[in-house]
Amino acid sequence: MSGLELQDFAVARGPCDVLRDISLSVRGGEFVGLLGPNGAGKTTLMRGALGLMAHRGQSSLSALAPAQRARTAAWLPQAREIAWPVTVDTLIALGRLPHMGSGQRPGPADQAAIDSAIDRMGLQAFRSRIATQLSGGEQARVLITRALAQATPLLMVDEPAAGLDPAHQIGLMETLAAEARDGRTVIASMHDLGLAARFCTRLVVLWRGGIAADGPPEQVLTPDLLARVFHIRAYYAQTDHGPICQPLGVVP
Ligand SMILES: Nc1ncnc2c1ncn2[C@@H]1O[C@H](COP(=O)(O)OP(=O)(O)OP(=O)(O)O)[C@@H](O)[C@H]1O
Repeated sequence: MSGLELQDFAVARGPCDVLRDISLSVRGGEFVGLLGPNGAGKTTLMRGALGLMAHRGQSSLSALAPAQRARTAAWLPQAREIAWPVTVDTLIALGRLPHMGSGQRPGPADQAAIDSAIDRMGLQAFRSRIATQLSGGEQARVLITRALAQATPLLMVDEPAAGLDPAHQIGLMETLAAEARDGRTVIASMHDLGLAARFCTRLVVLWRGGIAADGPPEQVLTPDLLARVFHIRAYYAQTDHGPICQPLGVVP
């Protein structure tokens, strides 16, 4: 299974449903940008779908046994927490645990996945560094690399570009887009509409507990949706560099 199927999916937080009646089908090869204002339920959708939070309705992922789920989906949480002062290499190798037997050390296939992820994220020079001594953006890149090393058919990342400098944001989006082109499913919650428009193949906008729009960027990021959901007006154009979406101002 490389995609994600949600059917009549709903999640309550406290006394209220944050999400309700969500039906969503995402296939291998898609790079989905999950958009929505603060509090729209992006994290809730991903955590619920993964089975990290109680939900109603069906999620193809949460229905899996935990060991199989860990081999199916890698997850980058919004909070970039590194608890132990281990080396970057050691931390990234933890991404291979779902593929290894108990007490087993990484084999050649695991090492190849680790090396490939480190190359793709440009972390070669950091391999021996203590992860907790890195900057916030560097730690974020290490945790993304751990998720890539997990080499799962589905990658779910919560605001992956947050805290990265412009070059690393673009590099990360190119890496995620390449993962999708290789047939994997990538779902990324995002606030940067410019990056989402340029790199995602599909945008899903959450608003008021449901899906306000779902489709290719040019069909989703309309002036009406941007004003109604995000309370902004933006410049949007198709260019030789791909679509450009630049927020310009706030509308009431
Ligand atoms: N423990 C909780 N108890 C009650 N409500 C909660 C709890 N955690 C989150 N919420 C509420 O659930 C809603 C959805 O939160 P969620 O984190 O999924 O939003 P989000 O779209 O990811 O937002 P952001 O863009 O700010 O990260 C918010 O209104 C939030 O206040």
